[in-house]
Amino acid sequence: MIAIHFIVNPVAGHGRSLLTKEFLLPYFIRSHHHLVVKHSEYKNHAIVLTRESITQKADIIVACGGDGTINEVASCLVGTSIPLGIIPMGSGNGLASNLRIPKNLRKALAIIKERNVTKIDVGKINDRHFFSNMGIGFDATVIKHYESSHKRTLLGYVNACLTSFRAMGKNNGLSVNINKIGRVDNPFIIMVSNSNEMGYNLSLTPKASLQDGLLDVLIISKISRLKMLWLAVLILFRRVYWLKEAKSFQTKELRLARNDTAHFESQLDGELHQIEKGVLEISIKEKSLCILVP
Ligand SMILES: Nc1ncnc2c1ncn2[C@@H]1O[C@H](COP(=O)(O)OP(=O)(O)OP(=O)(O)O)[C@@H](O)[C@H]1O
Repeated sequence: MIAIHFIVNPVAGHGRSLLTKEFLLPYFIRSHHHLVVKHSEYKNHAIVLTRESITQKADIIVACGGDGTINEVASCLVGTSIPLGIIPMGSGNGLASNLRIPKNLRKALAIIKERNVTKIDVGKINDRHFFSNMGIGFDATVIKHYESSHKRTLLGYVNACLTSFRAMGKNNGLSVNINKIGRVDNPFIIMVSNSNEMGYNLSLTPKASLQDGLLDVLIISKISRLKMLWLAVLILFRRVYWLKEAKSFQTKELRLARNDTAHFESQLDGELHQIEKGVLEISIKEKSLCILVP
């Protein structure tokens, strides 16, 4: 008997993801599969539910939601042999898109039943994990507006970009020391990616790979509003590196330290996080998450 635990975020992807056990049962074989379905009730609840499923000896734990839900579930599975399954039910679905896991429920469930496991790299930032990307600067500001708009749709994302664009002053007050690079004042964005997908098919780091043991870093120094518009065009065509102010490289670790006493505000897999420190120690844990893929 294979115990498959589904951790469902009922509000992901504007609330389309109300999967129940009754709904899922016909897709499985009763004599082979034992299904447990749990629904998260608040932010970070999926972490509690996943830890519980680990102690309940789940053979597979499936995150049903978007990148935020995957982050919560997968963070508990790093370094274990329990494979993560994904049912993409979020708005952006960046990681699922990179892994070619379809949004079609029947096809996504077929991948779980096939049990084809691969291992992917995991990004670490201080004591947290990220699977797709993390960033500070403009993208964290976008996520802040996106979350506060309560419209987790592509239109909501575009609106959040426009609001952030209008709010972006000439000086964002951020001065960061980056190992290997030195001091960067008022960066427009610093993004560290494990995956080449941010969601909605957009990418700032199109060459990133989940299995190369490296993090792809993009640093864009201060740019004018006109350049921001040009950047938006380049993002659509996945040609960010054409921007003169964009510096990109690959690394196994990165250290960002603020030159003041403030905390970092960062986005991690599309969710806003206040990092309680002025230092970000970022690294990669190679092939440390088992995941079910087509
Ligand atoms: N019952 C709940 N009520 C409110 N928030 C919840 C609940 N369950 C989970 N959450 C939170 O919802 C947030 C969004 O989840 P998720 O990222 O999976 O969906 P999404 O934003 O629609 O998808 P994507 O990140 O792919 O765009 C997460 O921060 C998660 O912790």
